[in-house]
Amino acid sequence: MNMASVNITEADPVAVRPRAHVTAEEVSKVFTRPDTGESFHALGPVSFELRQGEFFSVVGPSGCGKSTLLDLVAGLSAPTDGRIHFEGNEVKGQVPEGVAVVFQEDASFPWLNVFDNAAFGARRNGLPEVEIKERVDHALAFMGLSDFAKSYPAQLSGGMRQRVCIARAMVLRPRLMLLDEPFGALDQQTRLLMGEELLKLWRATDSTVMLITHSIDEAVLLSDRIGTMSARPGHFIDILETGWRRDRGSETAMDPKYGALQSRIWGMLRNESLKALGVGA
Ligand SMILES: Nc1ncnc2c1ncn2[C@@H]1O[C@H](COP(=O)(O)OP(=O)(O)OP(=O)(O)O)[C@@H](O)[C@H]1O
Repeated sequence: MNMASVNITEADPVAVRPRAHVTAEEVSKVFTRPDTGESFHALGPVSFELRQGEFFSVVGPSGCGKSTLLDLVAGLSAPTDGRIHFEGNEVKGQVPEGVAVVFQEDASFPWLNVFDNAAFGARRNGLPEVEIKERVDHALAFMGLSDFAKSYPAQLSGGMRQRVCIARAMVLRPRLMLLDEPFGALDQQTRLLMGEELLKLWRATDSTVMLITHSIDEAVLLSDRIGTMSARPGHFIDILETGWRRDRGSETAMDPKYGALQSRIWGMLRNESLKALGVGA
């Protein structure tokens, strides 16, 4: 199939529509280096929206500010300029109720068993123990971990430990899930399977998902929209709609549009990565 004939819809990165779940307006982050006191412009200004219930992935060259952006949306850090809103309320200073974050590094607590790891956030939020048990049992069953409820992280594989972290987020019944390269430390097969689990979870919960990933394949397979960022200080240079059905699976890789989306994103990412490496496109 001729790639040029494949229709890829371009989305407007700045328009704020009524069904926006998260909006970021002209957001930037400047860090002050503690050693030298120098300012370091890490991100933006960047404007975008996350639509209610969509699966949105972010790709971009190394160091462009992807994790910084996710931290800002999560309320883990405050923007230097601009504003972020979640469900109409400005995000500042703390993770809003209804938001869960999953990081790349194994964030399971080695001294807690799988059940207690999954229950951790819900207990901290003061949910009644009966409800916690019901939610944790459901999350562990969903993640295929029911038989390991009494196991400790050291007895699990890396993929299982990451499933525990996703189960912990799931127990919070988040309306927005923010995932920072959650499968980056896993082997390719486990990574693919975890992507499928994440899609199932997204469908089952109706939550909005923002996924930071280094994998173009992962972004194209999983997402409704894919935002490609420029070299640092990052902003979105392109936001694409994949047009996949909600009940998609690995068969999307066979769709002729799959290759077109991959090549388009790689073309942009290559240029930006060369800029980031300082070698020019
Ligand atoms: N707390 C901080 N203080 C100073 N600089 C920081 C801080 N956090 C991040 N940076 C810098 O900001 C830039 C963006 O970092 P960030 O981790 O957001 O990039 P990234 O796109 O997620 O990178 P990667 O793809 O390599 O994980 C980097 O140059 C990083 O060194």
